[in-house]
Amino acid sequence: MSEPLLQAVNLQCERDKRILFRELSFSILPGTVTRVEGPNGSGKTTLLRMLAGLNDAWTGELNWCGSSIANQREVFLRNMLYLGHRPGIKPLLTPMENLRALMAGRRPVSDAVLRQALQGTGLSGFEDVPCRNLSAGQQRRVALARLLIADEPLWLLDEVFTAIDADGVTALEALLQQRAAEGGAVLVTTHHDLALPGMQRLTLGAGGVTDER
Ligand SMILES: Nc1ncnc2c1ncn2[C@@H]1O[C@H](COP(=O)(O)OP(=O)(O)OP(=O)(O)O)[C@@H](O)[C@H]1O
Repeated sequence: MSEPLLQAVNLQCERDKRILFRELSFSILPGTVTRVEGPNGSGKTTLLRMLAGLNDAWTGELNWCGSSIANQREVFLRNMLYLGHRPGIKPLLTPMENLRALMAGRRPVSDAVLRQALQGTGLSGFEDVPCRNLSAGQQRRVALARLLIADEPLWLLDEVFTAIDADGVTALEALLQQRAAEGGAVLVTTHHDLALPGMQRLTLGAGGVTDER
């Protein structure tokens, strides 16, 4: 059995004196898609932000490839891609400029590859239009184009199906499965009815956490 990419041990998170979850432990293996689920306010976004290093209000242990993330933050950040529940793109910039900015500090990518990624998310002809002139779904697709050029083994995706049409949902589901087949790992939150073959579920709830694997 392969070693977990990410391991969480006894995570606890409190917000406004309310415990969102406690004693949350799970392992994320390569080649898996895990849906983080639970009702509104159960802490799905909070958990993903914690894993992405964007929230420090928690206790417990997080390990990357068997060693504490605290001792190898840069390594972890290089190997993880986080897409938040907002598209996170700049409205005054074009899709090309946004995608270039999203790749900044990662690895050099040619404009041809960026254009191909945008075309791959259905944005042919919109590559050089300011994003403020795009629809909500098109703006989301700009952020999703980042996935088409991602080489990070761990993807943390928060509500990325929002505003995406049926064809886009099918394409995104296929992309997640392909990523897992290539040995990557995906944690995804969604209110969309996602049920991929072999998908794991990590369920947060008012009464605590149920790991259904
Ligand atoms: N910035 C914040 N400051 C204080 N508390 C917050 C903040 N953001 C969220 N919370 C609290 O944390 C709880 C969990 O929020 P979170 O966004 O993680 O839930 P969620 O499961 O992703 O919900 P949803 O399904 O509605 O997206 C909320 O009930 C809210 O009260």
